[in-house]
Amino acid sequence: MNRYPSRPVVLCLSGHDPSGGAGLQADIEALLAQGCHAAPAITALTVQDTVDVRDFRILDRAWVLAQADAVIGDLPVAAVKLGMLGSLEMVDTVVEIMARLPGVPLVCDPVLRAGGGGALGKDEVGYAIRERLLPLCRIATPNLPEARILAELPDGSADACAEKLLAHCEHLLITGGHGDEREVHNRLYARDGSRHDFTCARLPGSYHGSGCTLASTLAGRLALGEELASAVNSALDYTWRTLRDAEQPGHGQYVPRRLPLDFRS
Ligand SMILES: Nc1ncnc2c1ncn2[C@@H]1O[C@H](COP(=O)(O)OP(=O)(O)O)[C@@H](O)[C@H]1O
Ligand SMILES: Cc1ncc(COP(=O)(O)O)c(N)n1
Repeated sequence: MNRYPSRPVVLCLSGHDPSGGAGLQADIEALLAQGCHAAPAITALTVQDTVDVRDFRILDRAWVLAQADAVIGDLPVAAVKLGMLGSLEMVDTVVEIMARLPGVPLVCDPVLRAGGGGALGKDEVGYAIRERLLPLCRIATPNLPEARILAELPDGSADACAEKLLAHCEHLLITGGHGDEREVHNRLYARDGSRHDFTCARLPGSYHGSGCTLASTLAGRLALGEELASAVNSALDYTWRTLRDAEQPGHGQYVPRRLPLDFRS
């Protein structure tokens, strides 16, 4: 029998989106496309479609710990990706989980809103992520509106938000999907003062699951051993292609088409 070598495992602690555009399904699809194995542990259930969020329920701490322990006890976790956490208790639960994974790179997408604007967590969850999780992260990937909430600078520029948030984390990618300029500006900041700007053409329309696709691809690239700035570049490039080829399966936002790059024409 032909046995394949195991792919790097990425533990995903994210919410479930039944429309399949964002959340854990985005993580699974994006990681599969990178040649990684997703271990999806559910933090929250949501009721949402491609238009917006109607409701959500955060899982009990014990259930999330039990899921993470089952994965950690069995599989060699090479990176962790955080999506929707939804509550202060879930932030503490993730801190507890990360204590069991010393040295494993953590990518945090501080999810507070869905693409349609509906809340997926209160601002206090963002402040708790800033205080307790950003210090544990290899990189956090807020969009500019999320960075403004985390930095408590409602009208702050990306640079001003980064200056404040780099007191809490080592690397920060402030994404620019929410602007209205012709180009999307994604800015990678490091605490050592280095900075990379990644600019891409803005595609028409709005997308459900773009941030999830980006953060999980980035976690996968780190799990594969890619160096950080290169991993960010690869993740942005992959995400852009999934948006370029996006589908509109419902009545709302476009959903990224997360195929492996080899399968494209
Ligand atoms: N309209 C767009 N055109 C091109 N790229 C986009 C567009 N919207 C999002 N992206 C890409 O997807 C990434 C994540 O999207 P963004 O909207 O910033 O985050 P989120 O989905 O978390 O709100 C961006 O960094 C950007 O590279
Ligand atoms: C369960 C869940 N997690 C995250 C998002 C954010 O999605 P986006 O990638 O569009 O910011 C979402 N809509 N639902």
